Amino acid sequence: MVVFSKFKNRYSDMMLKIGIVGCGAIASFISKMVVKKKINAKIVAYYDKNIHKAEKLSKITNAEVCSSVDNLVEKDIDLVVEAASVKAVEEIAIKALSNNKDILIMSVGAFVDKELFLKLYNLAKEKGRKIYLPSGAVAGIDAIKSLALGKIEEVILKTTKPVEGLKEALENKGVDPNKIKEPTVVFEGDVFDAIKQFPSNINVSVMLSIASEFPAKVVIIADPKIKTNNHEIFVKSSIGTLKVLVKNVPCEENPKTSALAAYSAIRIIKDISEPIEIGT
Ligand SMILES: NC(=O)C1=CN([C@@H]2O[C@H](COP(=O)(O)OP(=O)(O)OC[C@H]3O[C@@H](n4cnc5c(N)ncnc54)[C@H](O)[C@@H]3O)[C@@H](O)[C@H]2O)C=CC1
Ligand SMILES: O=C([O-])CC(=O)C(=O)O
Repeated sequence: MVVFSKFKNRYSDMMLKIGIVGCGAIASFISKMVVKKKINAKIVAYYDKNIHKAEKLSKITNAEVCSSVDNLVEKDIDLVVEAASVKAVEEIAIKALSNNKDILIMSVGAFVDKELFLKLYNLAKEKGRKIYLPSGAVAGIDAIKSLALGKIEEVILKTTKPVEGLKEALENKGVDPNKIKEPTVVFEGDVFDAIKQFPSNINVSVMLSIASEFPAKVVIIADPKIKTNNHEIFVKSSIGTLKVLVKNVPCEENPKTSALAAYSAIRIIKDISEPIEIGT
């Protein structure tokens, strides 16, 4: 709504300084939105274990390329964005929070480890910093958080992705993706095994479990015919039931990742720097 966006812009005067760790598909989306001035933020620094990826984004935003996570968290930054991998979360988050930075975590799958969750929770509390977990590639997190205030009885996630997006994880499981000629269930189990076997594909299952405070049942289907990453969510609770389906366009740079995931990070960054919060 034009009138409303004008109203909001009058108040959005806080320029958020960002450092990004992991310069792949999501970082690339964020960088382009910053350059287009769609969000009131400035990217100050990048770090990627592959320096060429950081250099590529630095050409777009002129941000500094750092030599390590330590180097990045020492910069004048308000928010560190983790867009690297589940394995990388612990180091990045601890260093960011210890250096008094807020952190936005994309690889939410790391929080399947309860000890890590508590460690970061306590560190953020001690330092007076925030950990932001975007809804990522799914919808309905707002309502699910509210449903969790009642009694949750069941949480199910059915994810269907093109075979291409699941290729790496399938190969790691010893499954030949080229042999999949029709929709095939490639995983059925709990959230803990799901993220272990598909660490770059099913962060959303951990997000759902955190939001609902209930371990999700997960089904993953590889479909050679579809073009979108589909996530169907079912939550049953004493407050009501919820069914949500999203059909996401995958990122060109990384077909495992849905564009919605990147936009959800961008949306959080935008919300942080504005005085009004919309939704739950
Ligand atoms: N929460 C959600 O809904 C979603 C989460 N994700 C997760 O977000 C993360 C980023 O996604 P994309 O940008 O699509 O990945 P990507 O694979 O396109 O880029 C990741 C980048 O991080 C770098 N990297 C990996 N480990 C690193 C480390 N330890 N230190 C520094 N750099 C490191 C890689 O070199 C690569 O350039 C992934 O973990 C992905 O699984 C992706 C989609 C949805
Ligand atoms: O982007 C998606 O559709 C979901 C995804 O990769 C993840 O949750 O890790």
